[in-house]
Amino acid sequence: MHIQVLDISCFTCYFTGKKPLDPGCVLACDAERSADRPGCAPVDFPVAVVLPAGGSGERMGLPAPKQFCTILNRPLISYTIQAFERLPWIGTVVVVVAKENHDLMLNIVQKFNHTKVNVVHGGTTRHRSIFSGLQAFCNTSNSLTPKPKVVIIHDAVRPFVEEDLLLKITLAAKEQGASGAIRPLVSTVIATTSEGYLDHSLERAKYRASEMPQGFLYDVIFQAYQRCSELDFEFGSECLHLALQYCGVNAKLIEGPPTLWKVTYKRDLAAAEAIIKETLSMSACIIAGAEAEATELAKTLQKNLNMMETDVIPCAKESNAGYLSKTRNFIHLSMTGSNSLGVLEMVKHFEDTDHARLYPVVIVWVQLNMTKQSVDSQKTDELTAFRILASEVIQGNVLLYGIQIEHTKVPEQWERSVERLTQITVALIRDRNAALTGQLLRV
Ligand SMILES: Nc1ccn([C@@H]2O[C@H](COP(=O)(O)OP(=O)(O)OP(=O)(O)O)[C@@H](O)[C@H]2O)c(=O)n1
Ligand SMILES: O=P(O)(O)OC[C@@H](O)[C@@H](O)[C@@H](O)CO
Repeated sequence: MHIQVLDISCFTCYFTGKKPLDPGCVLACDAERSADRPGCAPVDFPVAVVLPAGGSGERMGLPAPKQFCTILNRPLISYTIQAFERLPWIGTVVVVVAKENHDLMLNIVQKFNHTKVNVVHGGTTRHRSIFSGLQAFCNTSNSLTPKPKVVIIHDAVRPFVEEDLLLKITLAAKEQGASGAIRPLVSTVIATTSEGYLDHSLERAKYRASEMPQGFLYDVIFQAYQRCSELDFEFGSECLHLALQYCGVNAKLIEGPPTLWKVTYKRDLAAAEAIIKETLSMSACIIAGAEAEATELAKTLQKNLNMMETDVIPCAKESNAGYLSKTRNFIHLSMTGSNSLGVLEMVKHFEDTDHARLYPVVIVWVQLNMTKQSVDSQKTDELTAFRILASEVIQGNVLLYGIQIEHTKVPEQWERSVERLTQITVALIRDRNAALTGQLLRV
């Protein structure tokens, strides 16, 4: 059974347990996007995106604006950009940043190979930034930002957005002129008196939280921004309202999954990191090698790793490239004292395929000690060589961990050792902590 990797943007699948149509919860092929898919016609018109990212993130309370806070060494905004860039029917992604963050944003675009991005400068409020982003499409001489039929507006700090919802929002915007994602309210909305007392409460069932993404016929939203007031620019927070107020276009509302939330406070960043790590940890590939004892250990490990979708392959040769590209967690089994050729082969494959650019790849090198010699006698130079190797591969975003396990013929003891090995392996994969790389742990 092959690995199905729930890529970081596959949170609906993650939350609903739905098997992803394809890694990253993108639809499997154009046929899936075709008219015969219920509620979905092909996207045969130009679609562009505006990601407002010009805020300062005051409520996050960190030195850097929250869109540039990193998760697994990657800025939050890069996850959001990738959620759009990976879709073939999405054209230009205009990212709107504060002037002082222009170069920082260009560095992110270059480092994470965001090929669809055009960076423009924002304004003092979110509406001003969005309008600035929309104006980028007016410069017809700039082939980078051809005017779209539909434009999706999405907060840069909402990294978890699925293709399904984007398709619905886009097609509804094309038909209705405007569309927006909504979620049920969690708390009741109340009105207060000027003295700070309760005036009245709203009937929660009649209201929804307005989320992102939102979609618009480009001409509708651009005209709305051209007509709106200074008060709108200064104090408004709802693009759907502008389309209704200034263009008479009533948005189609579409309920989205729970993953649409906006990263606003520190807790949101912690939650986002936890979800990304959990999702990256749902699969693994065990490279068993040739020795019979290692193959036996691989089978027991696979059985113990029942919370993951795993594969066992004999080696990381090019012939197994299909397996290597379907997960970012690798458990490499070998005998103590063996060389690092297997690890180096994998690392080269990841470099050649850019597999570790967006997400750190984990290699847990399990060394099976069949000798009667205690591992304490491990030669210092072997430990040093391992540490040096780990410090080299981490430059390519590969996290190399080591675990030594002593073989025993006592069944209960061996079972306990392998259970312990499983627990440590899962913890290393889940946490992806760079501080533990190059360490040779012992079971
Ligand atoms: N002048 C602004 C203000 C906000 N935004 C963007 O609009 C999105 C949603 O706004 P919000 O969550 O309020 O972000 P901040 O304004 O940065 O947060 P805070 O209110 O806590 O300062 C964010 O991606 C933010 O970067 C923007 O592009 N330009
Ligand atoms: O108000 P903030 O700037 O924190 O965030 C913007 C949100 O209001 C906005 O993203 C949605 O409510 C949809 O309009």
